[in-house]
Amino acid sequence: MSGKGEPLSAHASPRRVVVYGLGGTIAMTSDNGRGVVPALSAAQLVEAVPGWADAGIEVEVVDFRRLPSASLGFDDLLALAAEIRGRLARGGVDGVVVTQGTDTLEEAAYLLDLFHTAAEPVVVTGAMRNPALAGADGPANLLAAVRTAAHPASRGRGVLVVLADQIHAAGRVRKTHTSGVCAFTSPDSGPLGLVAEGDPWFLSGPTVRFTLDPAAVRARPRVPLVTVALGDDGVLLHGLAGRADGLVVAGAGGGHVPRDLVAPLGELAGSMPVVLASRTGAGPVLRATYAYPGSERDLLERGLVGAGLLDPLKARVLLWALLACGGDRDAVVSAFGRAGGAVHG
Ligand SMILES: NC(=O)C[C@H](N)C(=O)O
Repeated sequence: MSGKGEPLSAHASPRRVVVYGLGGTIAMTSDNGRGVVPALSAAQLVEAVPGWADAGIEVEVVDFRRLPSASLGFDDLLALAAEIRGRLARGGVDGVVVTQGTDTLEEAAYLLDLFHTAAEPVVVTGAMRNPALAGADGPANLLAAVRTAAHPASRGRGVLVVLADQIHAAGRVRKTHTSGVCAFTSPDSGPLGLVAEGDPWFLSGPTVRFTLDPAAVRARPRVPLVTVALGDDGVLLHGLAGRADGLVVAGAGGGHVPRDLVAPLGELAGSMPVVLASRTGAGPVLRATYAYPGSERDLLERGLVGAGLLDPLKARVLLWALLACGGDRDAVVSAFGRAGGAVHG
């Protein structure tokens, strides 16, 4: 049974996986002793991995971008999503791997997930240690990602994130450490599974996902993310009306803001969708516990939309995608009701 770590060798081979390289630490080399920059091609990353011979997988490579992930943009990722759709439609591919920088991997993977409707898995990976360091994790992560993408048990699960032999859902994973090799965690759900002896072992069935029609994308909205802080006077909110198409607020605790921010946020919510998330790092935005000015209840009554379990970065990606597809406030409310609470059914 394919969900229980069944060896890939038990399935018809060779399997075929396409690897798209976007850059990041996994592809970095030294720049004259001044630190590392993304310079390696996707083909070089694949060549550096020991163990292909045992994997029984044919790998096709596409050098898509060579950027640090903080410099990737929505257009890069929409272009990648279109390229992946086109390649899968041509057939003969069992799965796709994307290698990229880890800094924005949690956002990129979720954006790809929102527009990925095919059954073939897309597995996003990267590295925390560059190839020149002792114990570089890139080759192991790439091999685990390719083997996960090739495996039939990964079908129908949307976009997965594989690092440090853990498999995460794109809608739940976060980068929670600046430097450690176990930097990726899914604080609310835990990982979906793990990779052992080269094969994926899933701990649960396919997750319930929220997807959008990529053909509907017609705009490039501007969606800032504002994190509130102690003593915040709301200076970042001034002048946003007319300059932004939507806003995500990362509130304190269960979704709370200083009382001085209540009026400006309520006003903004009258002219654009304003989504309320939590800056804590785990747990849902509350809905009904507190009633003071600036509480979640107060803000939701003033028209803000709760992000549910989506963290601020993912809430921003979802809001961006909805507005890019021409969604109105009702579409935003409905989508956050589903995506914010239903990734795991
Ligand atoms: N580990 C990494 O990949 C970090 C790198 N700065 C990037 O995101 O491109």
